[in-house]
Amino acid sequence: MTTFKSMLPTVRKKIVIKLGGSTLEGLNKAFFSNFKNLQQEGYDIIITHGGGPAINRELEKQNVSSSVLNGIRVTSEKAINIVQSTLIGKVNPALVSELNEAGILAVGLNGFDGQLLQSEFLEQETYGFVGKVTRVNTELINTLCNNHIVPVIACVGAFANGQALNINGDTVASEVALAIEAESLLLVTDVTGIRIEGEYQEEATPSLIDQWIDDGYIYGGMIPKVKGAIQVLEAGVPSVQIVDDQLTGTVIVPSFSEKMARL
Ligand SMILES: Nc1ncnc2c1ncn2[C@@H]1O[C@H](COP(=O)(O)OP(=O)(O)O)[C@@H](O)[C@H]1O
Ligand SMILES: CC(=O)N[C@@H](CCC(=O)OP(=O)(O)O)C(=O)O
Repeated sequence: MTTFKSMLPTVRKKIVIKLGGSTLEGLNKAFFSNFKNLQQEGYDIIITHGGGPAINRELEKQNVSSSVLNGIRVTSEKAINIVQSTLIGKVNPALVSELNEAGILAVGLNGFDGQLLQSEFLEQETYGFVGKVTRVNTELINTLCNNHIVPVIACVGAFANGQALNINGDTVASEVALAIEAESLLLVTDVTGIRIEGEYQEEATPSLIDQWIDDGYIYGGMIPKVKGAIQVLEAGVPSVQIVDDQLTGTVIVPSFSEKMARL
C-alpha cells in the first residue's frame, strides 16, 4: 500500500567505520552484528581499513626496511609495492569475505577503482611514496550505498599512470567522511580511545589533544587518528569517536569556546 510515509524520500545517514590493522585479525561475528544493527537503524555503512601489522610482516619477510614519522610510514619504491599488494591482495579480500559471511553485502575497493581516491604525493622528499587525497569519488560510494552495498575501502591512493601511493588508513577514513558528509566517523583501534597518564578519556577537545601531542602523551599511530578526527569534527561531522572493538572509547568534542563560536 502506498502511504504518505512510503512516498517520502528516505534520507539515510552515513557512518564511516575505519578498522585498524591492529584490530582486523581479531574481529568476530558479534562485532559484525553491530553493523547489521546500524543498517537496521537507518545508517549506510562505509568501511575503510588499514593493515599496518600485515604490511610490517610482509616487509620483514621480503627484507625491506621502513620507518615511521609522525605515525606515517616513510615508504620507499620497494615498500609501496608491498603495501599495495598486501592491502589490496590480502587484507581487503579477507575483510570483505568476513563481512559477506556475516551476511553483510560488501564490495572491496581501493583508490584506483572508479578513481575512488585520487591522490598526490604528500611530501616526496620526506615520506617517499605516501599520498594525500585530492578527490574522493562520492558518486561511486553513494551508488553502492543506495543499493545497500557496503564499500570496503583499502587505503591505497591512485596517482597518475597507475602509480599507487600509500595513505594512512585514518587519513583515508577522515577524507571519506568529509567528502560524503558523514553523520559519524568511528575509528576502531586496539585501545579504548585516548589514554593520558594511564586513564582513558571519555571526551577530548581539539585544544586538549594539541597539548597532549606537544607533551608527548599522544604519539605514533594515535597521531593520524586524532589529526583526522579534529579535521572532520571542525568540518561539521557531528560525531567523531576513537573506540575499541566494543565501540567504547573517546568522543572528540568541540571545546566550550568552539561550541559557543558555532552558535
Ligand atoms: N595517548 C594514547 N592513547 C592511546 N593509544 C596511544 C596513545 N598514543 C599512542 N598510542 C598508540 O596508538 C596505537 C593505535 O594506533 P595504531 O597502532 O596505528 O592502530 P591502528 O592499526 O588501529 O590504526 C595504540 O595501540 C597505542 O600504542
Ligand atoms: C602512510 C601510512 O602510514 N600508511 C599505512 C597504511 C596502513 C595503515 O594505516 O594501517 P593501520 O590502520 O593499521 O595503522 C602503513 O603503511 O602502515
